[in-house]
Amino acid sequence: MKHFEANFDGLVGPTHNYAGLSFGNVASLSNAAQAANPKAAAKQGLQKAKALADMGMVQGMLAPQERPDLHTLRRIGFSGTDKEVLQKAAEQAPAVLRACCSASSMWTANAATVSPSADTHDGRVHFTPANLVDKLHRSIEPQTTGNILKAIFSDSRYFVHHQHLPEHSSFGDEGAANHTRLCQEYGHAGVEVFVYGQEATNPQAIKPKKFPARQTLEASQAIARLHRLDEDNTVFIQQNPEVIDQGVFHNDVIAVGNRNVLFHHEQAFVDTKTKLAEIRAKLEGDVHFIEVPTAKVSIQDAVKSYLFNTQLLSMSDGKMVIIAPTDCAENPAVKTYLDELLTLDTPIQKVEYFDVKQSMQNGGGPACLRLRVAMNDAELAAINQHVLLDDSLFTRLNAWVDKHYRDRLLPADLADPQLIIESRTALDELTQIMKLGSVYQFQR
Ligand SMILES: NCCC[C@H](NC(=O)CCC(=O)O)C(=O)O
Repeated sequence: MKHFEANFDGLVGPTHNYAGLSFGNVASLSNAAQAANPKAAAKQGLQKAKALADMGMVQGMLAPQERPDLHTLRRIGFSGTDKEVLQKAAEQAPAVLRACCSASSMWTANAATVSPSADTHDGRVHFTPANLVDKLHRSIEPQTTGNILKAIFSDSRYFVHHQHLPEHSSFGDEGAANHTRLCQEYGHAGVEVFVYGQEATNPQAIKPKKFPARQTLEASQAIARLHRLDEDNTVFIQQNPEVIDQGVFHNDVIAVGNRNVLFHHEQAFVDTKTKLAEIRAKLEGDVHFIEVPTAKVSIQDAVKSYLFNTQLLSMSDGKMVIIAPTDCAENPAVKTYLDELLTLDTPIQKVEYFDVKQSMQNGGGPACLRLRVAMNDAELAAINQHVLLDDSLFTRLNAWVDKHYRDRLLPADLADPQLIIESRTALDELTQIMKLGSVYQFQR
C-alpha cells in the first residue's frame, strides 16, 4: 500500500476582490479597495496546482462557494427579488454586503482540520470544517465547506465528517492553518501539532493585545477529541502573542512542517524549547527543527514575503522542495536566507517560486491555498476522481475561468446584480465538471 500527501487547492471564485475584511491580516488591510483581477487570481492558483501535479504530487481542487451569499442577506432581513436584496444591502449595510461577497473560501488551509487514518483510533480519515467565527465573511463558509468535502470524500468506510465546532469565540477554529502533522512516513502514526492563539476560558492566560487570536486551545482540544487522537500523538503549542500582534494571524504564516521537518521562525511559539522537546519525544526517530533566527529574517520580512506560508513537499527521491511565492525571491533578506538554506545539510534541497500575487494581496500564500490530506491508495481510489487535477481538468478549468470570470473587480462592483447571475452560472457548470451534485443553496 502506498501512502502520500495529497493537496486540495481552493479554486478562486468569481467574486475575488480586496475588501479589507481581515483585521490583523496586514495584506488584507493594506490592499483594501484596490482593483482585483478574479480571472488572473484563478489562473495563478491553477498554474501552481498544475505544476505540483506535474511534479508527481496528488493534486485535487476544491470548488469555491456561492457568492454573493444572498441566503445570509435574507437571513438578516433583506427581502424581495435577488436584485432587490443586493441593492438594499448595498445601501443599508455595505460592509455586510462586502462580507457576503468574499471569495475567501479559496484559502482551503482554513477549510477544515484533517487527521489521516494512520493517526486516528478508528483508522478512518477525519474532517472537521473550521467555524472561522472570528471574521464575519469567513463565518459563513463552514456549511458549504462540509457539503463540498462530503461530495468528494463520500465513502464512509474511509472518511468521517464532523460538524464544525460551536459558533462562539471560545471555540474559534481556523482549520489546518493552525495544525501540522509530523511523521516519519505518511502511513505511520504521526504527531499532530495544534498551534493556538489563546486559551479562551482562562482570563489569566497570555494573549495578543492588538490583533485577535483566531484559534483557541479549546477548539484545538475539541478537534483532537473528535478525531480520536491520543495524547501521545498530539502536542498543543501556544503561538507567540507578540507575533500575532505583528500580523501573524495564523500559525502557517510563521511555521510549516512536513514529515519529520518543522521549519519555523525563532519567535513563532511560546515555550519553544519544552514544546519542541515534547515533539521529539513523541515522534520517534530523526526530527529536524529548522529554526530561522530574527537576525536573518525579521517578523516583518516573514509577514511580507510569506517565507513560512510555503508548501514543504517530499519529492519522489525523498528530498524536500519548498513551494514559495515570488514575493520571497523579491525580498533580499528572505532570498539570501533561502539560498543559504539550500547549502545546508537539511532535507530541504530545492525552492520553486510561484506568482500567486492576487491571493497574496489578501494575505494568502501557497500554503493558504491548499488543504493537505495524507492518504493511501485505497482511500484515494474511494474519492470523487473528477476533482483530481490532470491535463484534461486543467484545460477545462482554464476554459471555464476564461468563459465566466471578470478581469477587474472593485468592492463597488459587488452591488451589481449581474454578478449573481455570472457567479451562479459559473458554479452550476463547475459542479457538473467536478461531478459534485447540488452543493450550493441556489441548487437546492
Ligand atoms: N490563510 C489565509 C487567509 C487569508 C484571509 N484573507 C481574507 O479573508 C481577506 C479578504 C478581504 O479582505 O477581502 C483571512 O484573513 O482569513
